Amino acid sequence: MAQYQYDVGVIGSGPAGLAAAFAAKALGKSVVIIEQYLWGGTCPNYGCDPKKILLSAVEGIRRQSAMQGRGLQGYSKINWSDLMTYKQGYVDAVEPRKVRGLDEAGVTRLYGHSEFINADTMIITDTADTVTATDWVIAVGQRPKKLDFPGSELTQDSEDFLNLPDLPDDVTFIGAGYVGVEFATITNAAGAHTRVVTHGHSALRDFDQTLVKQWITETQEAGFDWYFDATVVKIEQTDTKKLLVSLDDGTQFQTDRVFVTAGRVGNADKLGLETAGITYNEADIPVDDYLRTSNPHVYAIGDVGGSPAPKLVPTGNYEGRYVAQLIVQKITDPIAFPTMPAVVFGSPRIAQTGIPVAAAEQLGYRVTDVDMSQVITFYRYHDNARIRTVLDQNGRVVGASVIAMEAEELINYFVTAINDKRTLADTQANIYAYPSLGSEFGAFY
Ligand SMILES: Cc1cc2nc3c(=O)[nH]c(=O)nc-3n(C[C@H](O)[C@H](O)[C@H](O)COP(=O)(O)OP(=O)(O)OC[C@H]3O[C@@H](n4cnc5c(N)ncnc54)[C@H](O)[C@@H]3O)c2cc1C
Ligand SMILES: NC(=O)c1ccc[n+]([C@@H]2O[C@H](COP(=O)([O-])OP(=O)(O)OC[C@H]3O[C@@H](n4cnc5c(N)ncnc54)[C@H](O)[C@@H]3O)[C@@H](O)[C@H]2O)c1
Repeated sequence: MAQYQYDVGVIGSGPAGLAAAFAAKALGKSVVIIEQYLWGGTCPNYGCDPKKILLSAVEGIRRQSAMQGRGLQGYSKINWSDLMTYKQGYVDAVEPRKVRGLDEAGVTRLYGHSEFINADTMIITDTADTVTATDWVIAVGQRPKKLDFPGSELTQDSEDFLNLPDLPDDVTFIGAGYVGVEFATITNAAGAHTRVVTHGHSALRDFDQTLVKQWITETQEAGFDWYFDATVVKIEQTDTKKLLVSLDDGTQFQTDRVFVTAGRVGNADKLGLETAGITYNEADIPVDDYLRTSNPHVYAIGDVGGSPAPKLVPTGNYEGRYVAQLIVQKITDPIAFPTMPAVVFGSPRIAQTGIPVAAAEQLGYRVTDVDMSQVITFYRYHDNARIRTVLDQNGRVVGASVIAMEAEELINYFVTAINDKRTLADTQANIYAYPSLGSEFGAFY
């Protein structure tokens, strides 16, 4: 039963916790970081990165099919088992790399589930070691939401999906947010019959619905089966090892696997926060403009932090660095977020940043809507790209929505334009390589 004392204690080693720990250490503090599962957290182990590897095969298939009859003949097939081995090779290297990085930086690592026993001390429940810190940074992230209905124990979650050993013939996702549509994109391209059951009559509710509509049409053409305005109310195992799924509207179908992709809940409920005088809710821990919880020496950042920023990796990185600088009093201002991009890695992708198109009219802003499909960079892959840009009264770019195969790259040009307060004409201040996404961005209006 050891007792430790540090300047800064960080709970959770995902992108947010690591950013805070490295930054606080570099700024001269003694730092301890506690992790209960995989070093590196969700993103590199069972989130963004493994998903993006699976999507690499999808990109290959997508480009091939776009070129059929346009000079390319014949299709490749995704070999699921090889793809999973490739993905696992990346994931297996994550933990040793994170551990080495922390050790080299001189950040103390402790392993195990931790909970507050008073306002400034945590206990690691497995070892009963206690850790006291002057300032605590909570970065424990979120976990997949579970649904409760008869047979819900037969469902699986996003981590199960990213470790799926074999590709089933028929797969169902409950929920059409980021996770559901990205995973459905993967199973569809890999050759599984793919179904998505979701509340509401559309998908990706926070994205530009004009582009989402175009995207849904493309997925229907690719073979997705959509069940809108619906939810699953029962799942039964059949004699043939299939799952019989019943929806609330009476529809029934048989499938091999059902994944719940219906959102995420915060890990704040397992931290003994009541003991430390910290309030929380199902999603996250409310914070003020300095990312302080209701206990001023305890900060909450990343997915479990209640700041208004989207729950994405760049947010955790940014908030982690901010909190470290605040703790050493290198900065004293409240946090201010630059414009942030959000990308759904479907096929094609949808991305957006800044003021959403839906809010433009109310604010008196102008929206340009440009079909880019005939422009060389998009035409060559038969990519039905479209860019919708929001301009303020001075003609400055304040928002953009994009659908394109490489939307995640294209949107970054808009991020820069917005942060630099540029008008569309100002975008020609830079000369980009031609032909490329950059040159199309600089010339599209
Ligand atoms: C399938 C999927 C795909 C995603 N794709 C993207 C993407 O493409 N781009 C993007 O920007 N974001 C993506 N995200 C979101 C991204 O993964 C998160 O925003 C990010 O990981 C949040 O970082 P974090 O540090 O706040 O939390 P996490 O990465 O979740 O890390 C929290 C850590 O805290 C640990 N922990 C929890 N409780 C305790 C405790 N009591 N004691 C000790 N340790 C504890 C956990 O084990 C975990 O390691 C994706 C998420 C998922 C699920
Ligand atoms: N590309 C990325 O950046 C990326 C990728 C994956 C995840 N993420 C992060 O993970 C978070 C969680 O993503 P998510 O897709 O799990 O959640 P989400 O909140 O984005 O979407 C949940 C979906 O499930 C539906 N739903 C909820 N309950 C349902 C029910 N009982 N029956 C049917 N449908 C139901 C909702 O209507 C919605 O469509 C995101 O908000 C984001 O922060 C980001």
